Amino acid sequence: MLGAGSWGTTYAKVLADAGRDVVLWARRESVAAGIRASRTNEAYLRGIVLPDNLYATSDVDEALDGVDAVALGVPSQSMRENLTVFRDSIPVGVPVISLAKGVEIGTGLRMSEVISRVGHIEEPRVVVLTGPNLAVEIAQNRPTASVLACVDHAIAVQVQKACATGYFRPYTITDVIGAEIAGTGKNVIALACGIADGLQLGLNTAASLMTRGLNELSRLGQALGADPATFAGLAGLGDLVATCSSPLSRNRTLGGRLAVGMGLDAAVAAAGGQVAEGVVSCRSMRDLAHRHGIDMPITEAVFNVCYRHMAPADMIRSLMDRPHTPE
Ligand SMILES: NC(=O)c1ccc[n+]([C@@H]2O[C@H](COP(=O)([O-])OP(=O)(O)OC[C@H]3O[C@@H](n4cnc5c(N)ncnc54)[C@H](O)[C@@H]3O)[C@@H](O)[C@H]2O)c1
Ligand SMILES: O=P(O)(O)OC[C@H](O)CO
Repeated sequence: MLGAGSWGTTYAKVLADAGRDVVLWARRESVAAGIRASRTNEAYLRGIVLPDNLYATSDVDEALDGVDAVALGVPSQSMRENLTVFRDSIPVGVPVISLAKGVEIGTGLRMSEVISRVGHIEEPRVVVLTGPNLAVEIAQNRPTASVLACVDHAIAVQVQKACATGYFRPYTITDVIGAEIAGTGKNVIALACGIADGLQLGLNTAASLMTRGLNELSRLGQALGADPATFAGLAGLGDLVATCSSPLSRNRTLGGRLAVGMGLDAAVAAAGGQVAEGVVSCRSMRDLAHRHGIDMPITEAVFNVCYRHMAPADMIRSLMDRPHTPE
């Protein structure tokens, strides 16, 4: 498991609880040493005791030596630079599981595309892990379902068998495009829901943003070749509901901070070094939508709040004032 943030550490624990011997790579030796010494990752997952069959290191070569599978749990915009370091040590032929939810700024590439191109990993080996997976709840062994998306169904099933536990139930799909567009876009919608919550607008507003948000993500996904059914499943609706509703979501929390007048830089800093991907994804998803001629009003509005100084209340008003259309 490459990346010892909150999700990387949690998924490493899932794999270890499923009976795998796991090596967790941390960028900082202090994090790896802390895990070895205390069996906890105090920087990212305070108080969660990690299993004995999970070993932590900051040495990439040691982490990747002889492994049967690799998982990548670094933020989306750092995936490219990290892969240039990782790629020579990733064993040939093993599945590579992407935990990151994002689309690369500038190139518009989804994470599986970055992994294939920069990591020199054949597409059928790349598996996307997504779904309603708030790390802290899973680390506390609270039950969740999840999704493993891979164009090669047999590889997804291998990974499914390797990581299923009593509290972690992964399903397989072959729609990688839908899984990644849904997983990236829901963080933007969660920012919008956080803004609405910060403005104390209530559940009708939240439900409206979630439903119309899912609609615009699905439109973009279908333009890129995704299966619309993916957006009605765990990777779409499931992840959207969890992230947009939970106070544990970093994206929703950040939206709430914007709503009460905090600037973007201060709100990002208040996340304490943990990534809220929606801040970048509102830009990269908007770019992708423009490139494909898809109207994504909520994504556009969140972008305007983050980068065009639009006031949060004006953001909601701009969505309500749009021309009336059939649903
Ligand atoms: N936390 C969750 O609940 C959750 C659940 C599902 C998916 N995800 C996704 O997983 C990915 C990782 O999320 P996370 O919650 O583990 O993030 P995090 O901020 O908690 O941790 C990120 C990890 O990546 C490492 N890293 C390596 N290179 C980096 C760089 N250049 N810049 C910053 N960090 C770098 C950090 O040291 C850290 O260990 C994100 O794309 C996120 O959207 C998170
Ligand atoms: O804490 P967030 O907002 O990054 O969301 C976490 C996960 O993506 C939920 O599935």
